[in-house]
Amino acid sequence: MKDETDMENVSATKKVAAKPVLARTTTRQVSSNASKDQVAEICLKDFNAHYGEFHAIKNINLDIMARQVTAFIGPSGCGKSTLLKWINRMNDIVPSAWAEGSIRMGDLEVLSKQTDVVSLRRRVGMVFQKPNPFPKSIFDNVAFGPKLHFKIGKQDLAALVEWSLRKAAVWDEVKDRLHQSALGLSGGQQQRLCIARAIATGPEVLLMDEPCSALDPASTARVEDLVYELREQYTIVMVTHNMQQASRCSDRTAFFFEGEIVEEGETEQLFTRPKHQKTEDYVSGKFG
Ligand SMILES: Nc1ncnc2c1ncn2[C@@H]1O[C@H](COP(=O)(O)OP(=O)(O)OP(=O)(O)O)[C@@H](O)[C@H]1O
Repeated sequence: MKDETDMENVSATKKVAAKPVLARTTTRQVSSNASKDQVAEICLKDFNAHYGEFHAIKNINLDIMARQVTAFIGPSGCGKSTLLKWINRMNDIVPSAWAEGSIRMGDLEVLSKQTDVVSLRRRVGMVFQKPNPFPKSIFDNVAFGPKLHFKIGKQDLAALVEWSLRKAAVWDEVKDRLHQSALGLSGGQQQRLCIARAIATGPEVLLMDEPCSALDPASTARVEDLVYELREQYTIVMVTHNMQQASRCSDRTAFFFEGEIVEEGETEQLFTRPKHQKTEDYVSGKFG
């Protein structure tokens, strides 16, 4: 993946097409919770989320560090996906969902009514549990976002599609069938295609909701390796039920229980020296 051709494509693509795509539009903020050289990409303050009268997320204060993988772990129904879906306002489509508090990305208040949700979702991409390619060709799946968001010429678009597919470690498997349906790919290939689609618009953040839960062990290992590599360039938040996966691929972990964050910190510390009994019980498999 990191061969010379790839690097050439990256820089060529950045120069011609993706430069405006990859440009950051906000400043990052120095974290108050983590060590001083770490920078927060997203800051949640007194964040609460509800479905009608049900209080699903309670008083979250959390800094999500730039260019790190943060894992959200916790038992079923504790609010991990709900929080993820508020970060790119996916919950806007749920009529009963409402939220209070603040989610800031640099200068942008994600929850503000003035926030342009389409441009927010370009900056905060999402990869779902079940691979969900569009019923279009492999090429068109990746080209869809850039065509929607940017004025981009044919050649630059082709370079960007190739760059994204290489970055998502699926290029070699699809380069000879770019114009065939994405639905003909295996589950693992479809998931890497969905990651390529998400990165093609130059996001700063990738949200991943159990991205490996529908994949076999070999595809899971490939996606995990990919997540680990992508963090050099993207801020990644990943919901997972798999403790080994959280400890393998994340830098930081937040443990949720009944809508609250019990503990958040460096993954190694949280798994080996948790501060709370509840965290210890969960990571050691006593409940879940
Ligand atoms: N659309 C919805 N309408 C009403 N309640 C919802 C909705 N979506 C989720 N909930 C409730 O909010 C709570 C948190 O759900 P959420 O899906 O965020 O949990 P989770 O930790 O991601 O669970 P899992 O690990 O099983 O995916 C649960 O009690 C769930 O039933």
